[in-house]
Amino acid sequence: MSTMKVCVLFRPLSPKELSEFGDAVSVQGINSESFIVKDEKEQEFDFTFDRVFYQGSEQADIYEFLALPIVQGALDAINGTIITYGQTGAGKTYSMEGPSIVDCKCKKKGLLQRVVDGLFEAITNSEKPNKYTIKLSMVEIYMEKVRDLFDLSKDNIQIKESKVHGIVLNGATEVAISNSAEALQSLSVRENEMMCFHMKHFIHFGSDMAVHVAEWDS
Ligand SMILES: Nc1ncnc2c1ncn2[C@@H]1O[C@H](COP(=O)(O)OP(=O)(O)OP(=O)(O)O)[C@@H](O)[C@H]1O
Repeated sequence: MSTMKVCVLFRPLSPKELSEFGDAVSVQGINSESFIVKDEKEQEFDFTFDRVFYQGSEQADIYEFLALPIVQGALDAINGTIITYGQTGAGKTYSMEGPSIVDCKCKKKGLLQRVVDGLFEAITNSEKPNKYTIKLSMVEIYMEKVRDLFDLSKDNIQIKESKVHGIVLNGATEVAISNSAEALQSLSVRENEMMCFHMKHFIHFGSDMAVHVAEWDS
């Protein structure tokens, strides 16, 4: 089985897009893995992914398919990463955070909140909850340098590969967190320190149960 899953999400068209291109957007779903796009010359292109999330898909379904296996793997010290990728306005922030990191209605919660909740829930339900600690790092890759958003004096963190821990952010601040609310509050405050406006996002689970949340400019 592949260790990587690639999914695509169609977000709803904005009112502006609907009025400008509504009729010209031609996507025909085949099934939950494939769809056809027709261009302006009526030429058809078909695409296949591990899963296609069509317009109206629930954030919960995306979490369950994409992120839950990674959360469960993290308890067995399996590294995992979730990346959103797309052009500006594609829906990366919404997919990761929903309308807001904190203070967000349950149904619209993004992957970030669900992953943090999922980790704490999985630990609580595990046989030895005391053997785990969750640490949070948050960095931004800006102008090809990695900045530590918990300690802005660290503005050139080196990315290293260790045999034991895999990819590590050498010297990045790690903050121990004890519950979801604390983690999300911390993430939402640190987000204000970011310098770039156009970002892609990833969440990385290290084998030491660190959750690294990083963003970089496109
Ligand atoms: N699944 C969705 N359901 C409803 N609205 C969505 C969805 N995804 C995105 N949107 C809306 O589309 C707009 C653009 O989304 P978003 O800000 O997440 O894009 P982005 O890829 O992060 O853009 P940028 O790279 O410019 O930061 C926002 O108004 C957001 O609320």
